[in-house]
Amino acid sequence: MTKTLTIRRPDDWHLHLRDGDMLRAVLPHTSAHFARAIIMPNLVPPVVTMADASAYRDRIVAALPEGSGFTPLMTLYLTENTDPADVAAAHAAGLIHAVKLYPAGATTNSASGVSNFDNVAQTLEKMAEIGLPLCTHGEVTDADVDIFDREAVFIDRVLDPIRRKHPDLRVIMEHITTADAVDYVKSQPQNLAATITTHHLVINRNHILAGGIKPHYYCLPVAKREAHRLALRAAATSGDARFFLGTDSAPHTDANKLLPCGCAGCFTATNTMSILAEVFEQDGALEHLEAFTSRNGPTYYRLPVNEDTLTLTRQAPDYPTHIDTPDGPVTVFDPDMPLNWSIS
Ligand SMILES: NC(=O)N[C@@H](CC(=O)O)C(=O)O
Ligand SMILES: [Zn+2]
Ligand SMILES: [Zn+2]
Repeated sequence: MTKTLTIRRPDDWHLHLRDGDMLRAVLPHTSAHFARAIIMPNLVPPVVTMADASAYRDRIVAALPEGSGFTPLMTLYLTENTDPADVAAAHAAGLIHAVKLYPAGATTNSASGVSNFDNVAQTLEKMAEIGLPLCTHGEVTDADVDIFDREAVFIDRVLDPIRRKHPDLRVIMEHITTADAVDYVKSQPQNLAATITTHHLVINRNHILAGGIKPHYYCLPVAKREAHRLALRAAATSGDARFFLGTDSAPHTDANKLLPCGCAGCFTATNTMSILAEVFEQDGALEHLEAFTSRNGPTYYRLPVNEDTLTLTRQAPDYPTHIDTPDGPVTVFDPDMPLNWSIS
């Protein structure tokens, strides 16, 4: 008999859906497997106000496949002009579930992000008061800091000072890539959690740079050396409630990836659950897959877990190498290993 695994339906706590044609092309890949997702606000222009988030949510819902029960969980993009009262109103209305901090210039569409962290102190104070989480893209942007060190330096220079200034602020370090981040999360007894992507559990920096440059493995924060990947794997597969899935599935067309200055981001929405089952099985931790994908996230976000389930079957999955969009093909993340779990 074919082996199966049934878990509570997963959620994705960090997802890029973009807008327009791209939104319509990628959304069904997430809504097929996931009940909810935290929707990243880095559109052009970004989602900065309650009105922006409400309009974006309506566009996402309108793009859902017929009969889908998927719920987008909206976020606001923090700028130095963010109005704390608007954030509080969007939270009170049940519209937003987090605010996203992008250091200006750190990643895709982060130009409107924060340069002077003192200028967002009032918003952070309000968020601490109302219990609204802050999601961080945790990298400094200083030209003199090596790109492989930018996450660790962010913890020391930016994140830890913010958390000392606002001890009640609930923070989620997004898409962590280092043992330093794992250790920092573990060292903090409260108000701190982290998301881990599918791809950072699978690739290290050799995948990007050894044997020819592979733009489809380039994302931010950039994958680090093997010891860091192993630390992420240990954290994700441990069942520790402070670590949960945020795929950071970030579609860019091949034309925009395969350039002299190509975009950062891996598109993993299509095969994430198959890859994660493989990873957890390899590490002898299939019993913790549900915690990582379906329980730890809602617990930290103070939302109910999904009652619905997802069943995985132990047989090789069939997934496309790329998806077609009106803007051009988007390559699906290649885990560079055979996969043995498909979604029933
Ligand atoms: N992760 C990425 O490499 N890219 C993301 C932005 C982000 O999450 O930093 C994107 O929007 O394309
Ligand atoms: Zn990011
Ligand atoms: Zn992202």
